[in-house]
Amino acid sequence: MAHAIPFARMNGLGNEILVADLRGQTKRITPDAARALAARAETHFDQIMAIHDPVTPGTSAYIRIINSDGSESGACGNGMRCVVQALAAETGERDFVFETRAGLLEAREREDGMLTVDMGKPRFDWQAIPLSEEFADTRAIELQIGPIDAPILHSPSVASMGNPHAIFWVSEDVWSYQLDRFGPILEHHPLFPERANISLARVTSKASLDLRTWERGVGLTKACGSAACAAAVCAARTGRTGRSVTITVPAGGELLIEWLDNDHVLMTGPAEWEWSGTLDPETGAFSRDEAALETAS
Ligand SMILES: N[C@@H](CCC[C@H](N)C(=O)O)C(=O)O
Repeated sequence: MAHAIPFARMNGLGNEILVADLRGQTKRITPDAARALAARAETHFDQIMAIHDPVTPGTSAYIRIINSDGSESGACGNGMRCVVQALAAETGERDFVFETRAGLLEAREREDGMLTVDMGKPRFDWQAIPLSEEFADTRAIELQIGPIDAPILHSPSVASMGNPHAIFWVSEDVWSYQLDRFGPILEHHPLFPERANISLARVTSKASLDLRTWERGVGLTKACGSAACAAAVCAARTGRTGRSVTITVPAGGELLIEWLDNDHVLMTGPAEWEWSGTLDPETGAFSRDEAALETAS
């Protein structure tokens, strides 16, 4: 491969992440390369976190977030924890400030190895999400799926965590709904001009909820960090929970979400390295490091 760059295959609670290192060069991962990587079982991913040189002085890096359909997002909580773990292992540092399309965010690796990301302030105004029509109250908007007089899902809360989220509150097990069927319809609903991440949330106590997400530009995933943050703030905002919530995701793990008095949302959880290799950012051709292959065999 002529223009190979290092990358690591990682996951954040099962959310499949490729962390690609493009520091020191001007290359970008093309949408074609992203789709080619997503199409192969070995490198199938939900998001690529592309680490670029810092743009704003004082930041550690600029992170481009690329979905498996080649589109870009302003936020990815699980991917950001993977970036923190990778850079902490490389540099020995624990505290970072990153820039994404959505702005600056602080993140750190804790002494116990857990990763905390300050996901910034949620936005609830309809223009910020964005919605295509005005809603004065975004705690429950008019949107439903299923028969008009007996909807299966209805009245979601909506929020932006740097990316758009709709949270449908359900009373049954989150697995009992056909999210694979409703997810794509709702993601592309005309109410969401930039599409949306669609989640089902079941409140299990004043401090916990179960969450399942259909991700914009991806599909069903095993976890979604920004959806966990959106669900937590919407749950608190509608009086369903307090401001500190443990979220159980489909892979079975947990995220702690804390909505602080200064309006910032902290997300704490694990990340896991799987293997490393190199990839061509223009074509998506890749190879695994030999050491990783030896470990796997
Ligand atoms: N998996 C992510 C969310 C990634 C972005 C999303 N699909 C979008 O397009 O907004 C997370 O952990 O937050």
